[in-house]
Amino acid sequence: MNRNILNLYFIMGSQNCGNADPLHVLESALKGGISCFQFREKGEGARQGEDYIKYARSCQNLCKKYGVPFIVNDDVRLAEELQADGVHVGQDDELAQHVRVRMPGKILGVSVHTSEEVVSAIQAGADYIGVGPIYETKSKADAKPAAGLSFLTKIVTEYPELPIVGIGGITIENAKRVIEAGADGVSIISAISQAEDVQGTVKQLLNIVK
Ligand SMILES: Nc1nc(C(F)(F)F)ncc1COP(=O)(O)OP(=O)(O)O
Ligand SMILES: [Mg+2]
Repeated sequence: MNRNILNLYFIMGSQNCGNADPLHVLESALKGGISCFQFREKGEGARQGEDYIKYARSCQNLCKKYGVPFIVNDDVRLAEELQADGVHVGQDDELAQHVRVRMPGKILGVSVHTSEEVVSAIQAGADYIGVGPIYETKSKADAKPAAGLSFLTKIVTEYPELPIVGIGGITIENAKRVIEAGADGVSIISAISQAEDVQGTVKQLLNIVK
């Protein structure tokens, strides 16, 4: 996997967009130059059933239009059905080694919080790992406490070849520190999806992370 796709990894669900049209938010972020998109439609207000699948396809079509990888969060069946570019699973989702078998040749991301989970993710064949929450996050109700940059720095040092993206409360103000700690990129939800000027915010973030 090309590590650069992690540079500015936008994660969004319709539940993150307030009253804005989520497809308009996504297209603005794509125009701004995000390097990867994760479809994370979950929690209160998330779409269901046919509407969920239709919305996922619309997001995927937009990503195709801009040549940006379309990654599905949690829902491996949807990822298979859409032939997504990849899938992201955490410790409470389907086992990474099973997902690896179900989606050969696709991008597999795994969330990790401990060194043991990093080793398991590598053994499962993960293409990248998500480390966080770095800072306090408002986007994940069941998030673990903010871990800061120490664990990220430790993993970057121990596994320099492993693509790593930081996640959790990352904004224009603190993104640089995450890159300086050695991450290949930053994953962002609210700082982009709730920005006044989505495209402009993405461009500002790109100047910071690249
Ligand atoms: N969705 C994520 N994406 C990343 C990425 F690496 F892509 F930045 N890292 C971490 C998570 C969190 O994944 P998980 O712990 O399963 O919680 P949820 O399914 O609620 O997001
Ligand atoms: Mg998950």
